[in-house]
Amino acid sequence: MLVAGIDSSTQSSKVVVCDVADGRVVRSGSAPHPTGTEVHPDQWWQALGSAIEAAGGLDDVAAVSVGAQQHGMVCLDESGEVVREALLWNDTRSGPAADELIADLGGPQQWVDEVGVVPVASITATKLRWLADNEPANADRTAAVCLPHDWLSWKLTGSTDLADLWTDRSDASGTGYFSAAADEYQPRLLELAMRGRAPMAPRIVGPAQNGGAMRSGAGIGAGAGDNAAAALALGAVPGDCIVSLGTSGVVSAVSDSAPTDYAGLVAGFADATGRQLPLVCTLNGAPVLAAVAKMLDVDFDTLSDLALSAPAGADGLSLVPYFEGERSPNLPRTRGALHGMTGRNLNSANIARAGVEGLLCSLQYCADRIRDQGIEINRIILVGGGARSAAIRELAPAIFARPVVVPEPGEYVALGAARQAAWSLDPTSEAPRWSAADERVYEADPTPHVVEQYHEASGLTVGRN
Ligand SMILES: Nc1ncnc2c1ncn2[C@@H]1O[C@H](COP(=O)(O)OP(=O)(O)O)[C@@H](O)[C@H]1O
Ligand SMILES: O=C(CO)[C@@H](O)[C@H](O)COP(=O)(O)O
Repeated sequence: MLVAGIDSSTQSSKVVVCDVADGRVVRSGSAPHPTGTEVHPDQWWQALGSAIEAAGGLDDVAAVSVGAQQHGMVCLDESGEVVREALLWNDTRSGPAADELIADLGGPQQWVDEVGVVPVASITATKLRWLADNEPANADRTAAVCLPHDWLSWKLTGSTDLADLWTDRSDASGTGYFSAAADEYQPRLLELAMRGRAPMAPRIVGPAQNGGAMRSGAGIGAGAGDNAAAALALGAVPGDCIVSLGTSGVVSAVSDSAPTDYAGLVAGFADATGRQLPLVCTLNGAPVLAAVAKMLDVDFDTLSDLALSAPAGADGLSLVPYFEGERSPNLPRTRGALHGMTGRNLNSANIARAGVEGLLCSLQYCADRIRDQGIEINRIILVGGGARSAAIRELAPAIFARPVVVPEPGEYVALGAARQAAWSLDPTSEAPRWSAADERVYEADPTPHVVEQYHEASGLTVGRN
C-alpha cells in the first residue's frame, strides 16, 4: 500500500510516494515556485499539480498529507475565491503592524500568556492587521483566513465550501490567534488583528485524523507546518534539536512543555504529535550561501572548498547574514554586514568562511535562546537544502560546540507528511515506525572565539535597525 506526502515550501512543491510498510520512497517529484514574498496561491496549486505528475500521480495512494511553509496569509471570500496574493512568512511589510498589535494587547507578556507567541512580521495576525489597515476592502471581503497547507489540503478535496477547511495545531500555532499550550483558538486576537472583523478560521483536526478525502477516495490527513512535519519524519524526541537550513534558518526542539519567552524569540508552536515545538526562526537561511557564492562567482562546491581552506574566524572577518532584514533578533529593517575588513584579510577564502560561519553563528544564537528556556539539547540534527554544503556540515559542530547528526539528504517535510498520512490509516495506534534514515555524525573542536567575534559584529549591526 502507498501513501503520499507533500511539502509546499517557500521555493518549491515536493511530493514523495512511500511504501506504507517501511516508508521507502518509491516515487517523487518537484516543481519550482515563483520567487518573491507575495505569491498567488494558484501558483502553488499549479506547481503542486506538476510535482504530482512528476511523481507519477496520486491515483494509487491510500492517503495523503500536506506539509507547507508556515504563517502565509491566504484570504478567501464567501465563495471560496482567493481575495489577494498571499503574504508569505518572509514578507516584512507587517513589521510596524506587529509593534502595534503588541501595544494593543498591553505588551509582549500578554501575547505570550495568551498564545505563546509575540507578534513579529512573519506571524499571520500581523499580516491581517496590515491588510485591515492598508486594504480595507480586501479585509471586508475576507470571509475565511487559512494557511498554505490548509488551502492546498482543501483544494485536493475539490470543495469550495469554506466550512470544509481544516488545519492542524502545529500550523495553527503560528497564526498568533491559536494557543498551543491551551490547544484552542483565541478568536478575540483574530478580531483584534482584523480591527473587529471576524473571518472564520479552519477547524482543527487531530494529528492522526483525516480532514477530508480526494475524489479518488484517498483520505487527506491533518497536514502540518513544515517544521513540525520534518520533526515527525525525523522521529524527534525531547533532547533533540533540529536545525533546518531552508529558505529560513530554523532551530526547534520537541518538548513536553510550552516555552514562555517574554523577549519573543522562542515561539511556542505545537508539533505534529500532540506535543510542543518551541522554535526560533531566522529570515536568512540557505540563500545566504547562494548570495555569497554568487558574489564570489563560484558554485556551491567551490564555496565550500574555499571556506574550508580559510582559518577559523576568517582572519578577523565576520559576516552578519541579515540580508532580508531579520526576525531573530527582530530587526525587520536591518541589513547584512561584513565586519573586520583589513587590506590583508579580504580574499575569497575568508569571505566564503565568514559567510558559512556567520550563518551558523546566527543559528547558534537561536539554539542558545531555546536552551535559555530550560530545554535540554542532547543532539543537533541538521537538515534542509543548506545541509548539502560540506562546509556547513563540517563547521557546524565547531560553532554549536557539540556533535551534529546529518541524516542522508532527503525531503524531510514531505516524508513527515507521508508518515502522517500513513498514521491516518490507523489512527488508534502510534505513528508508524519507519526505518530511520542513514546518518553521519560530524564532530569538531569548538571554536568559541569565532562565535564571540560574530556576536561583537552582530551587536554593531543590531544598533542600525
Ligand atoms: N550544496 C548546497 N550548498 C548550499 N546551499 C544549497 C546547496 N544545495 C541547495 N542549497 C540551497 O538550499 C535551499 C533549498 O533548500 P530547501 O530546504 O529545499 O528550502 P525550502 O524548504 O525553503 O524550499 C536553496 O536556497 C538552495 O540554494
Ligand atoms: O516561518 C517559518 C517558521 O516559523 C519558516 O520555517 C517557514 O515555515 C518557511 O520554511 P522554509 O521554506 O524555509 O522551509
